[in-house]
Amino acid sequence: MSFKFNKQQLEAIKHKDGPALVLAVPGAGKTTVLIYRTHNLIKKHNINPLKILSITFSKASAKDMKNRFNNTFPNFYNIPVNFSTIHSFSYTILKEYAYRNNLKYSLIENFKHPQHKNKLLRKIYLDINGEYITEEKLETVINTIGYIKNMMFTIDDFLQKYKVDIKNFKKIYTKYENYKYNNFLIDFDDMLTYTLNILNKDKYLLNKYRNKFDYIQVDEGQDTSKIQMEIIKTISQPKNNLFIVADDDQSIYRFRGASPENILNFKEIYPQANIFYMEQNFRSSNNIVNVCNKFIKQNTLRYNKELFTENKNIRPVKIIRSETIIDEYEYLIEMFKKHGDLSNSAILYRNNISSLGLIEYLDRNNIPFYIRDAKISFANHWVVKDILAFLNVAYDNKNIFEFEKIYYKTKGYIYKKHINWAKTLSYNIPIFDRLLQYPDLKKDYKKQIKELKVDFKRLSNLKPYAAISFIEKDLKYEKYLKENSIKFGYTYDSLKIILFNLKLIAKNTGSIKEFLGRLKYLDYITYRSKKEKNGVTLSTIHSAKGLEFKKVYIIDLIEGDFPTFNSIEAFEKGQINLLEEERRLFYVGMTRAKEVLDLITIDYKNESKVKDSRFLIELEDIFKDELYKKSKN
Ligand SMILES: Nc1ncnc2c1ncn2[C@@H]1O[C@H](COP(=O)(O)OP(=O)(O)OP(=O)(O)O)[C@@H](O)[C@H]1O
Repeated sequence: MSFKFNKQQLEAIKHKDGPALVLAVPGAGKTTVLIYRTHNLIKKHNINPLKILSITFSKASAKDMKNRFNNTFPNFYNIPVNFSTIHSFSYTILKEYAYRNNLKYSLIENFKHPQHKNKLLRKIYLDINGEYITEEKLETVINTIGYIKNMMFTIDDFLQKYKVDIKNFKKIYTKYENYKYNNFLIDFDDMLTYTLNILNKDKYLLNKYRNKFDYIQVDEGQDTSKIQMEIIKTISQPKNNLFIVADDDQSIYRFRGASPENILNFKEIYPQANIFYMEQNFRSSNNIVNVCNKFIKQNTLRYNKELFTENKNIRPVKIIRSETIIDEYEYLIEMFKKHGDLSNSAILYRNNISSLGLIEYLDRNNIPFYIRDAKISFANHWVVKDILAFLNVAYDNKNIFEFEKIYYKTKGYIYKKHINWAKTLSYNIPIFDRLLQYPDLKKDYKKQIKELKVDFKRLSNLKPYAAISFIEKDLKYEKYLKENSIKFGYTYDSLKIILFNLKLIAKNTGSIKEFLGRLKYLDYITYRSKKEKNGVTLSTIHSAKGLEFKKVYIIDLIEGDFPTFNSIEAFEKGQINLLEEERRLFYVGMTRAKEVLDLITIDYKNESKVKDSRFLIELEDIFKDELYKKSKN
């Protein structure tokens, strides 16, 4: 495959020595240019491939880029071209340093590690705050620590500038850092801080790695953080053969410390740098390019670029309004059944949770899929585990250990003392009968326990869907979630959606046994889907960065989800950064499409009426005639 490159692309590909920045729009061929330039350096300038280091954003993109290189230049298949992430590159240096100094660091990012980062932070949080940390708060803690390290802040500098909504954050941060330091443990962020320190103090390693690479290339430069950029700059000196491709409009990791300022200040850092602008999009139809160009211009914190294409109009961008989520799935399934083309199609979403019900529906309709970032284990979610505990008690009314998980999440005021007491009685007696024997029980209390006994008996006779609804409403589990979600750091909505998806799955099963089997199976196919080559791609937009598909369907486009409530709230208080990041994310999603782009919204989520994403409303305003609107109802 060979292209007719445009002038800007050719200049960038031919660039050999000295610093250069390619600032470009989506689909302008940034990655393509990187691949061809690598080839050019090797073929035309006889550069040893081992002397070229290409840094990509993630492992997946390193792999994608290697594949793209191999497919474009099959004759180079055996040539060791080095595509690496900044983390794995840093880790090599760190390991070498450790070896030379007889040190042994242990990486705590693998879930199997006995002191896995999450586990450690959970414990530290509990020790300091005397309460368990929720998943959402844990994510905030991890992101904030990452942000501090990536932006090269000290904890005090950081706290002077920003507010964190975590009790005793400074103590947690300090304890975590000290613990790791004293025990030779490192996380991903430490890989970067340690590496930069090593390069600053170990002249041998500094010179070794400076000599090892003559040419350094960076893809997705807009998402490199301050510390990553420092490492890259340090290694590329004094030759400064540094070639970076970037698009500030696609910067979507600022919350984790990505800082496109590095890129935007490139000329100040390297006054001799060549800057190449590439504004022609080769990927998408004219319809899609027009929509995307006008959409991104609403952001203010950006380099003004003009996205254009010479590609033809193919099909207007569509806005699809579905009433319920099931209508949304059915629309997608209808498209796939009618048009096939699965491996050229992608369903993209803002939040991973959107994939749950989708997987159920695609599988039921025999539509193969590939999940790019299959992180969620649905069956392991604590709400799902609660529901399973309710069912287990219904089926085995002597199982006090399961009841112990939920007694305070249902009706009837049962306390720990009752449970402890019941545990002292024979395990052959049903739990509720044991509870009824508690000394001096009041009449009302007895009545409640008797009622619970009847309810659990009733539960054991219900079909899966009715059983979950019964737990939710009659056994008051919904009330429990509603009253406690905020305390645990969740929105009620985010928990209700788990129940909603669970019911969606339950609806299609006839017995509890079948339902439980189905949950396990869905986890299994989620995991297995990584190997699926011919399926439709399911991905968060974050993970779809850099990819392209003939057909893209972006789903669940509702206000509060996309853009998020947080970003809307901040915007209403006059802070535009978060909302602008949401817009960039939306833009990254739309610009993945070559020919077909459907933006899909729903009227009801979790059985409640929801509003369309403001981005859709805005698009409708800008493109009154150009968009194709379809309402299913
Ligand atoms: N000169 C060209 N002529 C035709 N097609 C091209 C040309 N340059 C690149 N392309 C094609 O355009 C598409 C986009 O290229 P590429 O993925 O390299 O862009 P990108 O700038 O890295 O995109 P993004 O930043 O949006 O991920 C690819 O399908 C690529 O093969």
